[in-house]
Amino acid sequence: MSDVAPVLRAAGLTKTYPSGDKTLGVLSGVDLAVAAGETLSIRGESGSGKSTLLNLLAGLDRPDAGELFWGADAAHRLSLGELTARRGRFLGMVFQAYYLIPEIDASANVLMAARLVGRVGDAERERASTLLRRVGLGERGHHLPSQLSGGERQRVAVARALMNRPQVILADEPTGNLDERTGDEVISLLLEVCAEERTALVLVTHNPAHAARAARRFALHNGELGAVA
Ligand SMILES: Nc1ncnc2c1ncn2[C@@H]1O[C@H](COP(=O)(O)OP(=O)(O)OP(=O)(O)O)[C@@H](O)[C@H]1O
Repeated sequence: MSDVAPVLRAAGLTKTYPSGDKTLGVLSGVDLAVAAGETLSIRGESGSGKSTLLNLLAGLDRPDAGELFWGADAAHRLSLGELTARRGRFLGMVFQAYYLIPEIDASANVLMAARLVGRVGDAERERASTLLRRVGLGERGHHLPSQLSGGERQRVAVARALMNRPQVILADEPTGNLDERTGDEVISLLLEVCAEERTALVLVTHNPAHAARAARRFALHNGELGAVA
């Protein structure tokens, strides 16, 4: 971590789920601070709580206890409605399953991020086409997701995640549906564009080689997040 104030900070995040008449402890006091433009990876066995942690950081779910700061904002004090209103500008997300809207083309999918937070004008259209060119899909903006390969769909999702110039991108197994070479290319692209845009990246991955490419590396084990070499 640098001296710069973190763009994303979590302290003591704790999460349990009800499991029959018992309680399943998933996260037991996770601390994390991400600086502007920093890249960070999180590994962990299946079921260790990686997606749970990412969902808490994204404000998609609530911790049982702990604090979450989006920049200087105490996100843990915001309602789910307020979190939704702010999320679209503060962070971008990339998921294993792409989650593109099938009925609209690649360009409209990227622009959807802007549409959700405000009006779409020339500046937004220009940004979307610049991003599509940047991810290597300058000629594919009018193609529907079904007309794109998995790797191309994930590139659209990367462009969409960056559309509103977020402070942070949270990526949950972004290569999980891709073959090895395509996955490597998507990770390279993600790292490059985040560096260019000075967007921090939190990458959850099973892939040790991908995890190793982040500047700081962590693993979740027994509900705790620890630094790894
Ligand atoms: N809504 C829920 N209700 C009850 N249990 C849940 C819920 N969501 C997740 N869990 C449980 O919490 C634990 C952590 O799940 P999570 O999806 O965060 O793990 P993960 O590390 O992302 O796993 P994977 O690598 O397989 O995606 C698992 O045991 C899971 O079954």
